[in-house]
Amino acid sequence: MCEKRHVSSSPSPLMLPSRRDSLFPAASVFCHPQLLSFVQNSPYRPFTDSKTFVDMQLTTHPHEVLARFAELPSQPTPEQYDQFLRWAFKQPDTQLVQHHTPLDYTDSLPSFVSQLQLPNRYVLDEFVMDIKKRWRMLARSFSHHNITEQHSLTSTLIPLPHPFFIPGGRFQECYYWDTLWIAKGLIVCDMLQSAKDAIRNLFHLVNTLGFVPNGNRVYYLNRSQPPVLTEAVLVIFRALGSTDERIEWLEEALPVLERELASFEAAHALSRVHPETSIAHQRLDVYNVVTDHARPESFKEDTATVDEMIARAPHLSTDYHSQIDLLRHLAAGAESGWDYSSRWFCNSDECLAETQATNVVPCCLNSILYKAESDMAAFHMTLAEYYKLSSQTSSGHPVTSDAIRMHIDKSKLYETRAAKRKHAIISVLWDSDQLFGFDYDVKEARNTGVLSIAGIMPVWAGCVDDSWTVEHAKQFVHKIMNVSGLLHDGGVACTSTVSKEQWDFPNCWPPLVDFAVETLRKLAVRFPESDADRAAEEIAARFLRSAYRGWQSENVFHEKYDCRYETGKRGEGGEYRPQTGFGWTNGTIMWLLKDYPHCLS
Ligand SMILES: OC[C@H]1O[C@H](O[C@H]2O[C@H](CO)[C@@H](O)[C@H](O)[C@H]2O)[C@H](O)[C@@H](O)[C@@H]1O
Repeated sequence: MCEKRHVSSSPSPLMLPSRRDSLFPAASVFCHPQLLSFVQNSPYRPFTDSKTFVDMQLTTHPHEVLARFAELPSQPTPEQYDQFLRWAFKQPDTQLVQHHTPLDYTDSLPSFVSQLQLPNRYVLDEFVMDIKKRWRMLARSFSHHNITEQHSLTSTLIPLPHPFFIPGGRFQECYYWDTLWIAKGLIVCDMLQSAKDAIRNLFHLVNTLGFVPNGNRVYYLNRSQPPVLTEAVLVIFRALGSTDERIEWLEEALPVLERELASFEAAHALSRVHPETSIAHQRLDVYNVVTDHARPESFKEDTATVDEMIARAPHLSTDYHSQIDLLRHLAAGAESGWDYSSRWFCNSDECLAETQATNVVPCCLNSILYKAESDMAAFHMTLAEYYKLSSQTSSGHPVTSDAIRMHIDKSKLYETRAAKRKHAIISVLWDSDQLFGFDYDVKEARNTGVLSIAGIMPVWAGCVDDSWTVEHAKQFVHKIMNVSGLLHDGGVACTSTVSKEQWDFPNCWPPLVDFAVETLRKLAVRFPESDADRAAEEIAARFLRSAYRGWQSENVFHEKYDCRYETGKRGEGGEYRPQTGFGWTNGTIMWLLKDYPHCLS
């Protein structure tokens, strides 16, 4: 399957394999397609989960491992296979990344709870305290005196300068978009310093690599994840107490955000990825990964998906172009964070082998980017206004009038970019009759028709509702609550499509619950008579009660839930076993409880 053959590349990969391997030499083994195929597609199948292998460590220099691998027969005996694995690989070194107790962690109740007057408050106290304690289980730090050259030669982990939080379960590294909800939860637990540091790790990745990878593993270096760094900066900005602290934060963050948005755009702009499409002139982005290989952490799974494509269409068995195309779409689906979903299947069968993620213009991605561009315009203007008044930076350095002008110009530039994207979202992704957003299939030149909670995100971003009246707002609320089929006893489903994938019905994902609640809360501020406030509370309450009951009965938090039950039943589906922990679940629960504490009393 997938013999190497030249396939023309899409523009600007986030990182070329050659650069990856020179920065992190262990990648030359753990991302080596033939070696991965040898290990993962072997009849001896030692790893139930493909990710287990790529999270191991080398026992010796990558060159030696590759040299020994080159000497092995392609059909080794079980002994040869076993010997090679034992000689070259070992369990990850526990000295490199250690459990960590965050310095701002205390055993006291978060302040928002201690101020509450509620009947049965002990219920809330116990729940909240248990979640807060779990940050200690999810916090990790690199032991810096152990980060030697040896580690980049043997481990797939990318070192981070600050303590970080893992999602949990099989996810023992930091993830890009998970970090937003983890930071929100930390803020509510009065752990703002930890939240800032978690986000500073993402800054570090931008400063050293040029972008935020999917996670801090070398095998994630060819892709990013939903670009929520600007949103994360905004969340911290709002949590900071004084103007000076806020300005200092923006001064630190803005150059990083500029760089991240520019590199994201270079690799994902529709005009570059699909210059031939009739909507290429629109300011829109797609998830896009330049790769010729299966994902190392899901090698077996991607290989099986290509085999399934061939089984369904045997003439593709020698069509390496189509095989590589599918691998790229699968990687792009992983980049979307919605790995996987009928959103990426376009109108074909509900089957992973039909994934066309890069051919779909996502409603959520473009809403996130619109909001990032608008927030960047506001951030630059905030700095310009501050400098006009104070004539100095937060640390007392004089600011010239040229510097102030530069911030005003940048603010205008981002405003213009946001306005163009807004126009594109309204014309391509927004259905004004249905008052709902849809993804767009560039090949079929029409919307995909897949109804998902991502369809509300243009309203979350504030780019389609300028001219709304209260009637529009009411209709939108009615659509979500009564018509979409997305709201169930345990919260909102990600899509209304039933498939074998985890980002489909009936799964309810914590970050999407937060997006839904925040969208409705924003609408309620503009249209208090629209019932949006009550709807936001209803969605939050259903999710919170379900997660609470799940915790009561199993003492765990799941990565995702089954929206059909109010009992905290875990969600299923997808390519790995359901996981517990779980960073963004804990973060979302805390964030929502701050506004809806009475839901559990
Ligand atoms: O190993 C398979 C995939 O696992 C990750 O995706 C899922 O977990 C992430 C961490 O919680 C989450 O950010 C993502 O939305 C989930 O679908 C990983 O991000 C994928 O890239 C990876 O292929």
